[in-house]
Amino acid sequence: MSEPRDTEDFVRRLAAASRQEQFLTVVSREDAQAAFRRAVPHVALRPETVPLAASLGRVLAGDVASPIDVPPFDRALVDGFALRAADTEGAGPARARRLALNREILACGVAPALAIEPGTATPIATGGVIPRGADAVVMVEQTEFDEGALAIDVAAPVRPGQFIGYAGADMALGETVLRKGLTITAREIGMLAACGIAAVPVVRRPLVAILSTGDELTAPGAALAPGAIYDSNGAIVAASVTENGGEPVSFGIVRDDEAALERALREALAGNDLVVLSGGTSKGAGDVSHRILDRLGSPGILVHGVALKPGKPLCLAVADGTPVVVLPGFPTSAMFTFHDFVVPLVRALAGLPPREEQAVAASLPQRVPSELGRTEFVMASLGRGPEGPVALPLPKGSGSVTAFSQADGFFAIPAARSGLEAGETVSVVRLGAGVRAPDLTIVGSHCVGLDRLVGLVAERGFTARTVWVGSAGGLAALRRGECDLAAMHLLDPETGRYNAPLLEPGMRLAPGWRRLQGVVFRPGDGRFEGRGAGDGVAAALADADAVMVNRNAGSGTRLLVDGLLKGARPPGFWNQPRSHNAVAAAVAQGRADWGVAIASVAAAYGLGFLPLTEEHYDFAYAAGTEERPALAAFLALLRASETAAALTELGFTPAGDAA
Ligand SMILES: Nc1nc2c(c(=O)[nH]1)N[C@H]1C(S)=C(S)[C@@H](COP(=O)(O)OP(=O)(O)OC[C@H]3O[C@@H](n4cnc5c(N)ncnc54)[C@H](O)[C@@H]3O)O[C@H]1N2
Ligand code: MOO
Repeated sequence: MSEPRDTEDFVRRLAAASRQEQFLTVVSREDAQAAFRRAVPHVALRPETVPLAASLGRVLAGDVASPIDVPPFDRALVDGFALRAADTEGAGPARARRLALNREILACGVAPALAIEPGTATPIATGGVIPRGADAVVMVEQTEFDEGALAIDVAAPVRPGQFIGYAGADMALGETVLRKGLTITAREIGMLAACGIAAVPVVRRPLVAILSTGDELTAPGAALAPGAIYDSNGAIVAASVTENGGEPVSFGIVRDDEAALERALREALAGNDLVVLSGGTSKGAGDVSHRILDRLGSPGILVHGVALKPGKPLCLAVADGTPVVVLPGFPTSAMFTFHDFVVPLVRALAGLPPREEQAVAASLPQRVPSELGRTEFVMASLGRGPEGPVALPLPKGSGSVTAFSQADGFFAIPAARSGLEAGETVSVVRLGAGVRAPDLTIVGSHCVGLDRLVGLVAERGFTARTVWVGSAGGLAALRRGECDLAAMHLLDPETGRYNAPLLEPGMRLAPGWRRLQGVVFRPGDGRFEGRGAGDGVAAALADADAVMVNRNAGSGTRLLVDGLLKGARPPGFWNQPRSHNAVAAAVAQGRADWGVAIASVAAAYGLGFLPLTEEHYDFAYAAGTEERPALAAFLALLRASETAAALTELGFTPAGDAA
């Protein structure tokens, strides 16, 4: 922001700009953040006092000074005798000094009545109060007790101050021992208890009302109706609120109904410090949330539309002092904007310092295109390249839940650029503190058999990262040195053999397993039931009502489909999803009548299956890397009988078995 402006005026102008068009008007991310910060004070809420036992995890609202000395008095650090060090001067094995014992025992908690006069000592326990006159303690095992004389002999000189813990040595009266803003852990609770503090001033936790909007949403735990999806935003937003010092107040799922949503919003506004809802903020007919916001209180909508990707439809509003944030419905967009706009506010209200951002410089293995005019944030996983870390952009979009959850971090592409070039260095901001580079990175084609194998590798103590970009993508990543293993099933059209002929110099192949590919159909479909794959497809091609589901060009499965179609383009040909599961789902849901997928997926969806061919799913790696511990463990497991049994159970044929 260039010049200081009147807050209200600024906010009004932005709001007016946002409303200028029929739909959202986009402002820059920086302007949106500035507007939000001006309209909503980012300061800690009022303190409240909680009992010590309830203070765990809370943020201290003020400095704490010790109200007492800890320890509160000079005390003995050993079991022995309190004495005057001067009385032992010159003592030695041949010249023990005799000290008469006072008729008092200074057990813990006993206030001394007798002073130590020269030539005397008093028995004292560890933790006992040092009596007047004493300036040292000698350990019992370094003395000889003369019972008859009620005296001890000390055969070595005692240093003044020896074995005395002085009052206030741990915490002095008035000393600031804990500072404002600190999050109270078990250790701080110990210190507070030692000072005698039973009630602690902490920042009140911001109450964050959370609503998910959408007719398609279903709470986890309930059955999914056709077209419905589970509400993941509600859960992840609530957990993130807790992670950042707030207290989530869940309002659950609200239908796309203006009156119902307005009612829920008014209720949410009533008792909470902040309201976060997700969904219904873009241009759809059911997208009603932003329309209600101007009615709820002043000044209403501040920003609707930010030049940000993901997160363009973000809507920021204030209703009579309470901020309302509408996150885009897409899970990655929702989490990204939540971290960018809401987390700073929740932390500030909770009295927490801004999140510490850890960035890692990494190079880009490939060009990453971007839309000019929007700051684009790309979720990435970090890999090990030949010259240091590489940032692998995750191939999933805003609609994916896993893109945000599995990313190690994200990097930005400035609004003024239409992309970043391969080889450029980006700064990857890490998400989550515990992220570290995995021991093993596997890139390529997905298989549930590999999921099982990775589980076995993890049991051996190695962490693995998997990135599904398809067989050819895996091979390219291996060529660039970005992964340890490329998971692949590529048929070489020239030789008719899988994988091996496609390796490049310096690559080795570890045989994996074979997967049965076949035509999938709904059980009972007379066009397929009881026939061979070729005959079934011929019957389908002869039926103008039969709809197929294809696969993406470049996939191994697509080659099989092409072989079956022999140039035909039946209905459904242009539906070209990228996975076996998508093919099976289309057939199971009746959106298509047939497609090609692997047997294990067909079985999972309860589909009929006409076998076509067995494809080889293998692993390529760079020659010379097989001794790396994680890779060695993987390769050994690949040959283990335990793995073979697990693969067989899943419906695969381990490479060692005869075809
Ligand atoms: N014509 C246009 N369409 C869209 C635009 C646009 O500019 N013009 N923007 C796109 C962008 S960018 C995003 S991001 C999304 C966000 O839209 P909404 O905020 O209105 O979200 P919905 O339409 O309600 O849902 C989008 C998507 O996310 C799923 N969803 C919603 N809530 C949840 C939840 N709580 N948990 C899990 N998933 C959720 C929902 O089912 C949809 O699939 O709009 C684009 N469209
Ligand atoms: O902003 Mo949307 O979040 O680009 O996907």
